[in-house]
Amino acid sequence: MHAISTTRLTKVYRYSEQEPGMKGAFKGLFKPVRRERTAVDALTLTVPKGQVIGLLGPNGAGKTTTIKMLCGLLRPTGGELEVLGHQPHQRSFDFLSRISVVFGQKSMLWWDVSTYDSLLIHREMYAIPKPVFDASVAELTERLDVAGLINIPVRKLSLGQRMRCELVLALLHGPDLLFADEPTVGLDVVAKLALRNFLAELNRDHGTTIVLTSHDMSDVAALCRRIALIDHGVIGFDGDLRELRQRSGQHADADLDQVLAAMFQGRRS
Ligand SMILES: Nc1ncnc2c1ncn2[C@@H]1O[C@H](COP(=O)(O)OP(=O)(O)OP(=O)(O)O)[C@@H](O)[C@H]1O
Repeated sequence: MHAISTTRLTKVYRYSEQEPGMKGAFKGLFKPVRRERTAVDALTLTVPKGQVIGLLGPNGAGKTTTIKMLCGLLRPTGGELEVLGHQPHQRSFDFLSRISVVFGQKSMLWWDVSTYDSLLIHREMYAIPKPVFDASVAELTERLDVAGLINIPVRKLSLGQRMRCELVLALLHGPDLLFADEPTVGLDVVAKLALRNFLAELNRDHGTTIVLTSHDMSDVAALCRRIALIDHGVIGFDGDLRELRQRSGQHADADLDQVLAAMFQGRRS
């Protein structure tokens, strides 16, 4: 059974551009210049349940747009899409209670209150029974080593502490599928390793399917047996790290960043 299945999934953003300055802003009100950008271009991908897949690509490649469509935050412009048997953009309760998303660059926690307060709101949103909630909080805070942090206002936490709290929130309702969009961005080596180990354990112990995007090749190498390279909204490679090295033409012990750079240079030339 597939966790994710897409056929020719496409997203075209439509937006208006305006000239600089007050004159441009005024003109833009009456005569907006319409533009289109194809962020995801006929992307076909299947991900079996329980797999950890890494989506890699340069800035602007279409990774976040893909993830936003897969989790129902954006409606596709074209193509077919099924995630855990659902159409994500319908955002049914069953679908939302089986997925979760963590963004390294955005916080899902309420800034001025403690993590625990955000967890209580989540408990209501997902209708989690009190004993299940208590057990989940106990397990996740222990595994992520944040038991001493969840009663502190989120704005007072360091980035690494906050990311671990973000994961407690994201996993509170026991999702089958986790989208992690650059979860280690800005973290130091120790925090990065702890987060990576946690995600590996989550997949091993709970069979959680994980879709990871990262610019950090060491994250991807440590966690993902399968790597899909996206550029200009198109998958240019889908395979494992060994195949990726071979395809890049780099020698077997080449630095992972060199491997990736070689792949993208090849696509752009
Ligand atoms: N709301 C939007 N309106 C118009 N264009 C957009 C919008 N969001 C993204 N884009 C464009 O779509 C393309 C893909 O963006 P996306 O954020 O999916 O890339 P990404 O691979 O996640 O990049 P990064 O690694 O820099 O986060 C880019 O060219 C971007 O400028």
